[in-house]
Amino acid sequence: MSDIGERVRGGEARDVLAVRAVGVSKVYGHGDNAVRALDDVTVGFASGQFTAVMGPSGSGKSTLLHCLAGLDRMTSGQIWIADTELSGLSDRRLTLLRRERVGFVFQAFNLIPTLTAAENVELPLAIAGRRPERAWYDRVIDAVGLRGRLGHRPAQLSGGEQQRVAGARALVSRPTIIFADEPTGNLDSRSSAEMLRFMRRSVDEFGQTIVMVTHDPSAAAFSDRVLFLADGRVVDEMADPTAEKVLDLMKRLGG
Ligand SMILES: Nc1ncnc2c1ncn2[C@@H]1O[C@H](COP(=O)(O)OP(=O)(O)OP(=O)(O)O)[C@@H](O)[C@H]1O
Repeated sequence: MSDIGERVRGGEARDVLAVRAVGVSKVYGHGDNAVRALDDVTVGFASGQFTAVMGPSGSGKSTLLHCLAGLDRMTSGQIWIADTELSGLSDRRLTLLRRERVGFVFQAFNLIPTLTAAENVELPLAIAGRRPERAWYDRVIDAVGLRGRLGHRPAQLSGGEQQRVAGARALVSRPTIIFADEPTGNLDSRSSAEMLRFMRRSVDEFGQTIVMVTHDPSAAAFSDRVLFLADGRVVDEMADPTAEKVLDLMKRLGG
């Protein structure tokens, strides 16, 4: 078992890990058509850390993110978000947990076109019957650099601005963890850099925990740690990545 396996399984892990997965497998389909998208994955995500998940197409990155976030059910294993274990939850409890604890940023920005930027940011809280805490809301809006755009609808915003609205929407409810699935995949390099700086800042200044799937070594370089997946398994990890080191490891892993 790896060090991380021991740490994740150990009791003290609960205090430092925002989210942990132990022995998680996910099989799609049955019989001859079965695909083992995740194969006995044990991994932990420390509070206040920014993790990038990389690996070749089909290696299981999105499946891992969806299982960790409670968007998809694992076939076997256990996942904890803070101290709540997901596999035992009903669909309703899982939905509530996601609403309370998890933020999402997707490649397609997933904003509501008829709502303003401000209304989009406040929507998850409104659904949960909560109001934004004003001082925190102001800090998030300033961090994301959208103060002058709050009354605009998504169609009146650039792709980069729309994604930062999505980032603010994820952050404003102070979730235990934010999952970002290729958040810069639809952005030009300047907007990507702005989004990544915003994510970095939310980790450094607000202590946010973020897990981001990316194919881009220069995006991964904004993280604290990179996990490498292949064939549904975690095959390597790197602390304090640079784009060059990530690219080197990708070449060595044959990704
Ligand atoms: N709903 C599904 N039904 C059947 N097979 C699926 C489903 N979703 C994913 N898979 C399969 O599971 C494996 C892992 O897919 P996943 O999307 O997690 O990979 P990925 O690393 O995110 O890939 P990409 O980089 O191309 O997005 C692949 O073989 C994929 O075809």
